[in-house]
Amino acid sequence: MTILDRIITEKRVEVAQRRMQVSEQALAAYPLFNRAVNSAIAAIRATNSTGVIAEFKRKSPSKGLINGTADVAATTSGYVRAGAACLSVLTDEPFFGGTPADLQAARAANPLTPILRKDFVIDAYQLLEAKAWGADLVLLIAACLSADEVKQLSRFAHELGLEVLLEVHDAEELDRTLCDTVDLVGVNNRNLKTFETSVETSMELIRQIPDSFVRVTESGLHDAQTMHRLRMAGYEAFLIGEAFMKTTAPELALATLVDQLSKQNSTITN
Ligand SMILES: O=P(O)(O)OC[C@@H](O)[C@@H](O)c1c[nH]c2ccccc12
Repeated sequence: MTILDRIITEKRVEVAQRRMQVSEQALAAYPLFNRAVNSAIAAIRATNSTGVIAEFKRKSPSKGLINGTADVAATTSGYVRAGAACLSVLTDEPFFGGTPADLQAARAANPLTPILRKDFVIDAYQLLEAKAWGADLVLLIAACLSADEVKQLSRFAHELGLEVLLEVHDAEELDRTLCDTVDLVGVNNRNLKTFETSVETSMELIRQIPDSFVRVTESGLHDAQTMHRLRMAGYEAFLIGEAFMKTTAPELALATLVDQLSKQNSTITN
């Protein structure tokens, strides 16, 4: 059984339990449920956007504990000050140490920034939760969904006004699941079976993703030179967690990277 299989098996139990505790009607009555969402597409494509989607992640199955002390409101608002175009907040507790309260705190601290609910979405109920807790954008992972599920979940997300990031790791997943009801396509550089990351995964897949989608490169990113190379290849956004979270001042790590990125850009164009 792969780690992804284990996560999904537990997730089904978790979602069933939560559905019994909080009805769909109750979620729809949350104060944030009817708000206007912040568009991640618009934020990423804005002039002067860094394209960085900065992630709040305490731990992961591949790295174990990354940061056990960071405060979610302080860290995410620091990310925004340092130039993050969007935020990503893990809400999976057993494997990533995230909570719904993390997402809600990030929302309250950053009213104008698009926020991704980072979790393993397998059920429409989780999209209602995402909206109620304050997310603007949801992740659908091709490796754990059928083409039909991607279509149905992304349609429902759109009905709720949420944008959709479809995550793929190889050409098979891309061919099988890409549809016009997703907005962003993320290539995960991390192989979820071996946990190894290679940016060549992103370099290889870019040609097969139409540029009508916002193309995102995910995981294992930490240096401006590599990011510049990925940007030149067509990536508009970079999903980065560990490189920031493993430091004592995640927002400073992002500010430094943004500074190096701007130097990369000017070195090449001059
Ligand atoms: O911490 P990293 O290597 O910068 O990676 C961030 C993000 O891409 C990673 O957390 C991630 C990508 N896809 C996921 C799916 C579920 C949980 C986590 C992830």
